[in-house]
Formats: sequence, C-alpha cells, structure tokens
Amino acid sequence: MRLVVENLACERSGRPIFSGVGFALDEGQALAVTGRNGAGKSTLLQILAGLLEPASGTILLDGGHDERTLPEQAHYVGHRDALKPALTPLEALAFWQAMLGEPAMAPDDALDRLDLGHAADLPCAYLSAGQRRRLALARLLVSDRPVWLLDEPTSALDAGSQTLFAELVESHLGRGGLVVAATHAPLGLHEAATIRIGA
Ligand SMILES: Nc1ncnc2c1ncn2[C@@H]1O[C@H](COP(=O)(O)OP(=O)(O)OP(=O)(O)O)[C@@H](O)[C@H]1O
Repeated sequence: MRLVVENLACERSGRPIFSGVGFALDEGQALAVTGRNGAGKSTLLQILAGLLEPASGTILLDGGHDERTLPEQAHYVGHRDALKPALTPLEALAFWQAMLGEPAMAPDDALDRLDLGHAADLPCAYLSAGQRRRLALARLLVSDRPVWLLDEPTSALDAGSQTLFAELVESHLGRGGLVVAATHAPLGLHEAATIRIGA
C-alpha cells in the first residue's frame, strides 16, 4: 500500500492556507506533519480524511481495498476526542467498532491496553483530558483500518502514555500500516519522515 499526495493546495473561506504540499508514504512508514500554529496541519489531515476538499492537487492510495476510498480505509483522530459525555468508554468503543466496521480488538481489551479498564463503566464526562485522549486512541485498536490520521495524538498524554502511544504506532507500522500525524512534539517513534508546511 502506498499513499501519494502531490501538489496539494487548500483555501479556507477564500484564504490560501497552503500550497505545493506533497509526500509519498509506503506501508510501515510514518510521517510527522509540523508547522507553526495555523499553518494548516489539521486542515491537511481533514483533507486526507475526506472532511474537506483541497483547492487543487491529488491524493492517491494505491494497493488497498480497490473499492474503498482513502477515508473508508483511514482512522481519523482529530483535536476533539469525539466522545459523547453520557456514554461510558465501553459504550463509546462499541459504538465506534459498529460504525467503523472491520472489528479488531474487543472494546474491553482495548480499554485494558490503554490502561483505562478501571474507567470502563464511568460516563466519559468524568474522564480527565489524558484519559479522554487515551480513549480516543483506543478507537484505533477496535477497528482494523490501515491508515491512521492523527492530529496532535500525544497532547494531554503523560510520559507513560506517550510511550504506550509510540508502542501502538510501532506495532501498527510493523503490521504494514501507514501513519500521518500532525504534531508540535516528537512522537517518540524510532523512525518517522517529517514535512513542514507553511512558512
Ligand atoms: N472553518 C474554518 N473556516 C475558515 N478558516 C478556518 C477554518 N478552520 C480553520 N481555519 C483557518 O485555517 C488555518 C489553518 O488551520 P489549522 O487548524 O489547519 O492549523 P494548524 O496548523 O493545525 O494549527 P495549530 O498548530 O494551531 O493546531 C488557520 O488560519 C485557521 O484559522
């Protein structure tokens, strides 16, 4: 599987955000997207996730499920954790697994993997910022999708959780996955290509 992005440009509300963005990522590879605040890192991920249209440029995913689009083969974990406050972590993961399809790890096992087993039945509203982040990342484990699009994945994570995150990503890459992550901080991976967007 190979993700090739060429000459991508984006405008928001008629204002140019970035242009000339390109990269190629093979299976087992990670890309860190860096740049100043407002450079368009989240915007780039949202375009890859199919949530925004680029002004120009091409995005090609080669070698995956031919009948599925990139967004259908990607997990997108955005800035916001997309959790309903009244649901429990277990309910939230069961929902995501049913919605995303391709079931992989059982929700309770994913919670244990992210060290959230003790909070499985609490309303998400009670979770701390780091716990909410870990729950959003647990979503990556319950459905099998080869491309992970992660926006500031380590924000709010303590040192131990950052190590855990790096282990999850390394294991995904080891299985032939692809990861694109917008970040201001090092991701703790053994190897990741980097592109900087904006000035
Ligand atoms: N819905 C919107 N309508 C118009 N402009 C927007 C919208 N959302 C974001 N923008 C603008 O697009 C630009 C890029 O924003 P984006 O969130 O992609 O930046 P970023 O590089 O991820 O920033 P940060 O490092 O602060 O997270 C910013 O100037 C922002 O104000």
